[in-house]
Amino acid sequence: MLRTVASQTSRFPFWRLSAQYYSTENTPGLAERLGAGRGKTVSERNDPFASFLSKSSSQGERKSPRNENRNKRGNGLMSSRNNNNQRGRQQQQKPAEEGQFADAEPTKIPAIEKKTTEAAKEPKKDVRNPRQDGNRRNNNRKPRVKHEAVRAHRAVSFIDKDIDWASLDVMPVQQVNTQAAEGQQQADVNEDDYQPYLSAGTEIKWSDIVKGDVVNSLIGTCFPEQPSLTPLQINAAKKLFSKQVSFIKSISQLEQAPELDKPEVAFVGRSNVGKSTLINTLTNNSKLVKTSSKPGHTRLLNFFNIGNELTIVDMPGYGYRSKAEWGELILDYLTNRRQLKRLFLLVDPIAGLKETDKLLMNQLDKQAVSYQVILTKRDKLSQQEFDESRSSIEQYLLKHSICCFPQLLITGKKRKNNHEFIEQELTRVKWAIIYAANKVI
Ligand SMILES: Nc1nc2c(ncn2[C@@H]2O[C@H](COP(=O)(O)OP(=O)(O)OP(=O)(O)O)[C@@H](O)[C@H]2O)c(=O)[nH]1
Ligand SMILES: [Mg+2]
Repeated sequence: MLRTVASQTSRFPFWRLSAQYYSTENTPGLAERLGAGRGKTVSERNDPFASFLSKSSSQGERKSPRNENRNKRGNGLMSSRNNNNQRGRQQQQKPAEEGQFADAEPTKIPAIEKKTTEAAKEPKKDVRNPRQDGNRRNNNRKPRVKHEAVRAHRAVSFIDKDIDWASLDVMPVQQVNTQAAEGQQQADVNEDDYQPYLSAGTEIKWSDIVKGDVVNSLIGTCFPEQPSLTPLQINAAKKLFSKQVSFIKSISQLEQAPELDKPEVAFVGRSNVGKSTLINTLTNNSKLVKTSSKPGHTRLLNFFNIGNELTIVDMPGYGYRSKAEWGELILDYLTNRRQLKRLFLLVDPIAGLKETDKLLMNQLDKQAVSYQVILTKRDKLSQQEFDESRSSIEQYLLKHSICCFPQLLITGKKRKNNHEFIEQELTRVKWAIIYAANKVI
């Protein structure tokens, strides 16, 4: 994801694509944006999360990067989500439904968590009347400073971990511009084309060593050949995931999230993509999380303790049969959860990247959330179908994503003909989780 521009310039004209990345022209229709996969058309009410994301994203994009309001708003997500009216409306959504906590094994819910579930069922106060309880100010609105702190923290840890510093051949941005112009004989490259791209880099707080123009020359994505895992890495992956796994807690609001000191990774993606199944497969426990062929099954954030060393979080899916409050919860978590080390974004290669995935990626880039794409359901596609889908997803990520980790991972159900391959890919996923959690041996 972050690498030298020297080798990028010959491969990808990213200086032009960056402008496209921020372009709001040719916005696809809502049905296309919410697309529920093969041939289905979904109305807006079926995917409130998509429209929520879409709104926050387009608010962030519509303004010129040079607009002087830019600094005030920080990014689209924060400005829209800090809007008191909107937040008020969101918070008046129904309280957690009965049975929502059945996502994970009910017997494993510790007594202390039940209190929280009771609390979640309590009717919410009317946020339109902030003075209702003893004239106390309404403190539903999150302080903005918290967002900034988490974002800075992420940016720094992202830089520290994901760049192979030894391979960098840093080039000042002026030189990049010259090379770009030389590479484009028709040179319709102008200064403005760079601006959004550069802003994406400077909007977040980079560590001192990569400040200034340097950072602009570093951003890019690539998908190098996957190196084989070493025996040591394979061992570490297997060892950690054979340790005891336990359910910690389910939450419907971020305020209920457990205060843990372990590194955390989370699984996000469209409904039915296979998030919960992957957690069961990794932990070799088919009963840990309930799964279903019906989309929209997981309705809460579920936290799991892996060997007392890291936390894995299963999320509700977005897209078909999702609910607005799930979108709120997911974005709240992604924005504010300090423990989050990497997000794993699951994509079904049969459906490919949907507009909601793209909108989410856009937000992740803005929030400096390091994420890695996992292609699921490999067993359902032939080699050719899979290669085609993978290639188009890679092309999109190369052009558009900043915080995407430069290796795609693969999962699928084990069949007779793919047993060894899937086993190997699952070990890669395990290793990626360990690496992301900084449990490098
Ligand atoms: N063939 C195949 N089916 C899979 C795979 N992963 C998941 N599934 C199936 O896809 C369906 C959905 O899986 P879930 O794990 O519940 O999906 P999810 O992303 O958690 O869905 P929500 O909780 O609704 O957001 C289930 O019927 C799974 O058996 C896979 O790799 N291959
Ligand atoms: Mg699920």
